[in-house]
Parts: sequence; C-alpha cells; structure tokens
Amino acid sequence: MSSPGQLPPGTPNANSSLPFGHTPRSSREGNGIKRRPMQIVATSTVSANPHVKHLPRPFLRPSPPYRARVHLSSFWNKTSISITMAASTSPPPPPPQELAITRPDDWHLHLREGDVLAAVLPHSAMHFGRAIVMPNLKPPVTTTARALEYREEILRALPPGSSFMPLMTLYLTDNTSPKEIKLAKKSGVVFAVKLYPAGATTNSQDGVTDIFGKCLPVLEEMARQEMPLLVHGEVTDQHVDTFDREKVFIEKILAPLVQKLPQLKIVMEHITTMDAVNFVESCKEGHVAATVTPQHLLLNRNALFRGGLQPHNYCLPVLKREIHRQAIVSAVTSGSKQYFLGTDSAPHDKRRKECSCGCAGIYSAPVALSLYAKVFEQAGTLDKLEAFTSFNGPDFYGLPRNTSKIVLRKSAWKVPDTYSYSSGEIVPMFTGNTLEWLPSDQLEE
Ligand SMILES: NC(=O)N[C@@H](CC(=O)O)C(=O)O
Repeated sequence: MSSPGQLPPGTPNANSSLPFGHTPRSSREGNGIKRRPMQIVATSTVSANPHVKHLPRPFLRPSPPYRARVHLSSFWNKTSISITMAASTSPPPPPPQELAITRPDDWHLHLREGDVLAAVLPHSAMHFGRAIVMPNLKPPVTTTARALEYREEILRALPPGSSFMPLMTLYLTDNTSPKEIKLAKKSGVVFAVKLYPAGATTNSQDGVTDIFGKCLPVLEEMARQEMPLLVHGEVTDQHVDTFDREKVFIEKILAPLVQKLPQLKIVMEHITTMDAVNFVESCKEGHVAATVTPQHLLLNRNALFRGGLQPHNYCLPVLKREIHRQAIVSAVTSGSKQYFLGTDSAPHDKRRKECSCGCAGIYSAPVALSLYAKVFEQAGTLDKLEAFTSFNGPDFYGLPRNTSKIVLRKSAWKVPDTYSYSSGEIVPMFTGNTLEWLPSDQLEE
C-alpha cells in the first residue's frame, strides 16, 4: 500500500503539475447515496493558483475501491488542494446484471436519405425515443419547407409501429434569414439550427464562412425564439493543426459568441478535448451544454493507427490524446447536467471509408447504448447513466422526458461485421467485437 503523500498505483499523481482540480462530484454529500466505510490510504497537498474561478476538471479519477476527496483551502493568497485517497473497507455490492432506464434520446444523429436512411433508421428507432437529425444532406436542409419534407421521408421509412420521433434541424448558411428562424419555430418540428464552419466536415461546404460578419441577426433571432444553436466546434484554417482545431474554435469563436449573446442556447456537439470540458463548465448550466459520442469516451487517437490505418475509427472532430478522453469521461460520469448523449452516428458506405481518401464518420447507432453503459460501468457510476442518456437532453431542450423504459442486460453479444443495404455495406463501430450490455428491443411501459 502507498506511503503517506503517495497515491495508490494507477491513480493521479497529486505532486505533478496537473493536480486534481475539482471535487469529484460522486464524492460530494447529499446525493442520497450512503457512503461505505472508508480507510484512508494516502493524503497529498498541492498549491494552486488563488485567482482561478473555475478549476479544471480532474484528469484522472481513481477506480473503485479507491475514492478521492478533495478539499480546497486558502490562506493569504495561497490556495492548496488536499487530496485524500481512501479505500472502501467493506466489499463492494455486486454489480447489477440488469438496468431499466427511461428510454434514451439521441441528440446528434445523421440519418441520410434513400436506401441508407431505410437501412440505418431501424437501429436508432430500436433504442431511442427521439433524435436530433442533422441537416448535412446533399443539398443541405436550409429551409423549414425542406425540413418538413425530410421529416416525412423519415417517418415513412420507420418500421411499422415505431413511435420514434425525428427532431428536425436547419443548416445555417451565410444567407439564412431571421424570417426563416421564425418559420422554423412556428413549424413545431424544427428544434435547432446547426452551425458547420464551411469546410469543417462531411457536406459542410455550404456552411458558414464568417459567423460574426454574416450571422449575427439570425443568431439574435434564435436567442429571441429560444432556438438552440448546435455547433460543430472546429476552425477550418489549414494552418491550425487538426488536433488543435477545437481548442482554437473555443478561443476565437465560441467564447466571444457566448459573451456577445449570453441568452443564446448553445450545444457544443461531439466534444473531444479537456478544453471543451473546461469551457462548457465555465458557462451557465441551461445555456451551454455538450453532446458526447461513444468514440470520444472510449477511444484515443492511437485507435486510428493500431496495427495500420483504421478508417472506421476516423471521424471529425478527430480522436484526441488519452488525457482528453479521460477528462471527458470524468466530466460525463460526474453526473453534471451539462452533458448528454449524442452518438454522431454517421453512416458511410464501406467503399467510401476504405479508399485512398476515406471520409469522416463512425456508424455507432446499433452499439452506442451498450458502449455508453460500458463507460459508466468502468467509472463505477452506473447510477448516473440514465440522467446522461435520458434526462439531461430533454431538460436542456425544454422537452418532456420519455415515459417508457428500456432494459439493458449484462449479456454478451457480437457486433455484426457489416450491415448490408441495397447499394452496399456499412461497417459499425467495434465491428466484430463482443460487447457486454445488451439493450432489449422490447419497450417496457
Ligand atoms: N462526425 C463525422 O465525422 N461525420 C459527420 C459530420 C459531422 O458531424 O462532423 C457525417 O455526416 O459524416
């Protein structure tokens, strides 16, 4: 066992320049969970900047049976963070074999059109009650009239008896008018507007070239109409390193935008970095939130190169370093209401992924729920899964939570190698792997 001042193996090093920055929320009192008796195994104290308003999130969180309690204290202008590591002295309760949770929604989904739509829609409709449907079709969905047509196409493609509800979005361009926003709101079927910086990702060539120069009147109207702005948060400047594009976007676009229009509701989509976590948490709850994908919770950038180039792990924003993955896991499993499920499931034909210039997008709809459960289970916070999958999203959008339930059983199942459709095949995330949590297809009222 570790000596005083030294933390147990595999836990964060409090003497490093990257200490825990924040009380892990699971260790706070008042969440209704009874604490098990704990034995203190190590304590360490580090200095911190006394002027920080928002401490960065912890980069690493100890795994059970270890738990960390963080205590902040200030004396003169010196702030210290004491971290006490404790281990449970009683055996942990047996892990649950079955979870019944309120039916989740997917707050970031690409459904495409035609035969691809018909092939992928049943996978989302099986597990999710609703989904925010992304508008990056060819040509993109830029008007309410087109969103209504696309919605009808989706409803026609649903399996018989499905109650899945597509929540439509508009694709923001330099020419979107405030009048279009009023129409969208009035339609009752458009729930958000998506900002793609021009050239940032798949079918984004018609996106915004200059948000502050061209889109302010539209954004002001969105704030008035309480229409959220969904953001693909990457700059497109070719001089900015691919791995830094989210961080630079936050500095150059997002932070100034929040300052200029504090009333605008913003969802930072598919966050990938510690910088995004820190930014979201520096903003007001209920005004700025983030969706998180299964790939950014489970994979780091090594997954792109393991044993050779792995095109099916390529998406945008691209996977990042392990410290970023850990910061996102820690944020999401903390129970914060600012994060919710958004798969960014993005089907592409196998031939368009496995070629000399493969396109970005990971198809995760059939496996996403199993993978999110795995993340929360590994963090020892399965009790917080349901809020992430089923409560935080509708609460942010001001929509009712689903009333039906879905059951996740601890039962091994193999991910198919591919899903065939009339013109080709789609390779799912974790193709051919065995996953542990099996969502039931059966709705339980
Ligand atoms: N995530 C991706 O890599 N691709 C998405 C677009 C997007 O959300 O960036 C797609 O439509 O294929």
